[in-house]
Amino acid sequence: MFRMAEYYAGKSVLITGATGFMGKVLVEKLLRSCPEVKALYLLVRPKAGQSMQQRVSEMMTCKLFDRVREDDPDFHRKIIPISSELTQPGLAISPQDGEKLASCINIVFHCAATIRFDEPLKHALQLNVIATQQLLSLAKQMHHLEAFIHISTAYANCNRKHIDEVIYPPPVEPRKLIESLEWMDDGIVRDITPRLIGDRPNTYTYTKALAEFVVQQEQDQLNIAIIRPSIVGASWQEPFPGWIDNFNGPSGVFIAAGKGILRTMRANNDAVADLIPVDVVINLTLAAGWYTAVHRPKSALVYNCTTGGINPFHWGEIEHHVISSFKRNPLEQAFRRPNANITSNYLINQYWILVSHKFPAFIYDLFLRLSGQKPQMMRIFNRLHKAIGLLEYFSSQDWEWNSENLNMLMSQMTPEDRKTFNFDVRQLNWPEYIENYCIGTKKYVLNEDMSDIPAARQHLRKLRNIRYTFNTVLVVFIWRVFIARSQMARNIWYFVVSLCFKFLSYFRASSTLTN
Ligand SMILES: CCCCC/C=C\C/C=C\CCCCCCCC(=O)SCCNC(=O)CCNC(=O)[C@H](O)C(C)(C)COP(=O)(O)OP(=O)(O)OC[C@H]1O[C@@H](n2cnc3c(N)ncnc32)[C@H](O)[C@@H]1OP(=O)(O)O
Ligand SMILES: NC(=O)C1=CN([C@@H]2O[C@H](COP(=O)(O)OP(=O)(O)OC[C@H]3O[C@@H](n4cnc5c(N)ncnc54)[C@H](OP(=O)(O)O)[C@@H]3O)[C@@H](O)[C@H]2O)C=CC1
Repeated sequence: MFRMAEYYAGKSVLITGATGFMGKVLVEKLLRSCPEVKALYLLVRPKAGQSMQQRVSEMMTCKLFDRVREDDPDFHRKIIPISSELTQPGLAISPQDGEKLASCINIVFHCAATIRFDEPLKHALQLNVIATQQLLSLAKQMHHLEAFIHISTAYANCNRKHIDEVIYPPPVEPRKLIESLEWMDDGIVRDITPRLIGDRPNTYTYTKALAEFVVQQEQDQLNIAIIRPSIVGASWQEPFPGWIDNFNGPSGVFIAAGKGILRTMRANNDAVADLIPVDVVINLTLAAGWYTAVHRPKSALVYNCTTGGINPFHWGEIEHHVISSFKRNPLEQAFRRPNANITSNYLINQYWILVSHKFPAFIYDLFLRLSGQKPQMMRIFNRLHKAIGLLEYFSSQDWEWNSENLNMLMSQMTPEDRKTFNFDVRQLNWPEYIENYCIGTKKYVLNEDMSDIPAARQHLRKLRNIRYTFNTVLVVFIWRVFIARSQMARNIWYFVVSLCFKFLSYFRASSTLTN
């Protein structure tokens, strides 16, 4: 059977979204596991005062590329940045670059997208749908194109409970929507967005569904595959466990819990947490690229890239492992000791928000004000509430994804390829993965040093002592204010104490008898 690395040898690959979370892992894996790949053309825009060249050079200095750098210190010679702003006509690619791409590209991986849940519809449509259309047009001009791989999301059809590996009819004909929105000002679009997105939770999932349809339209002219990852998390194994570089999806929630800020969130303890490690998604993506190019399926194949149906893990379990992991490996300068409760009950959640979020934030801000500093905690909590409010939809319910195409793909690979491009999540040990994920957020997102862990533990002990002191003062205060002043409260108090005493005596007596 054909080996994947051999297939990629001598190939020129075009990647969009290479500066993003998944794009970077894709670039790294291609360079490391397919060392004979000819060139990687990256569509990159200048941003935040940096030219696209500077951005790519900086990206290659990232720790993620350490293993590649070890194998081949000169690896950057294979990376060719192409200036492109995907929201512009023609993707703002110069005619010379366009010609170069048309003459040499063999495989396209389209990762770029806006993944914000609160993106205005016009912008989400521009980037996720119109840019995809434009990229497909460019792909059709490529003389040696063998495969076009589009990264979608498993939640593109989250208005369904069971999701097969098919492209469902779009909620609206994309062309009609694009034409209608063209003449509307932003205010009108904002007003009608909830009606348009209907039973989807945000513009992201809505526009990703439209993009799948747009891609499908070209299946007669191009060899296409669509990858649908669920909630992409830190790497499982490659290039090293726990690599993550952003706050998206659950990562921000984990960090907020580790810092002791997030204490409550609406989620269903028993719902499947469909997390998928980023290296698994990338291995599947590369395998799909190889299979699409070599086997040329008659129509676009969709690969649901999920864990729930294969190796399920639940939000309640995630919560337990995240909290215990952050107790073992604390984050620096935690606000409180990590301890979070997830509940599907709206009222209970509101109660805990008041008691465990707003009250401590108020006290802390008061302390800051009194010591002449700027209050900040309430602002942080307001941002956190906005973010978790947008995530709750995904953590409160279950979906079932079919993964027949994924299994078929695995069966087509050689045993060596299955090892090198591993996407078999049956082998994933969740507690170990979550531990590495939490350590990864500490090391790579927050840039904290592991050698500071003893000091961070000491800080947690200090926080625990503050809590004990606070609770003791509170009990004494309640005693003084209520119990000492009311006969009825005193009677209840004596009754409760004598009941506890009786229980204790009973247990002591029965344990003496059994001994
Ligand atoms: C211990 C208990 C654990 C229990 C676990 C229970 C539940 C798990 C929770 C979630 C799981 C559901 C995940 C669903 C994912 C669906 C899968 C997808 O298809 S994909 C893509 C996922 N997309 C996202 O995750 C994007 C979401 N983010 C946004 O839409 C926006 O960032 C925003 C949340 C609306 C915030 O927008 P705002 O303009 O206010 O801020 P910025 O984006 O500019 O960011 C400001 C600042 O905050 C950091 N940030 C971003 N997101 C988060 C977050 N979720 N939590 C904490 N902090 C976050 C961001 O990096 C910026 O930082 P800085 O200023 O330093 O750059
Ligand atoms: N992260 C997740 O949990 C999941 C992601 N996905 C899908 O995976 C893909 C990659 O996601 P992820 O890596 O997490 O996303 P990121 O937000 O990390 O990366 C997005 C990429 O798109 C690029 N991009 C955005 N706007 C433009 C533009 N106007 N012109 C040029 N490039 C642009 C960004 O470039 P720049 O650096 O210049 O901003 C960046 O490289 C997306 O298609 C997403 O829908 C699917 C399921 C889950």
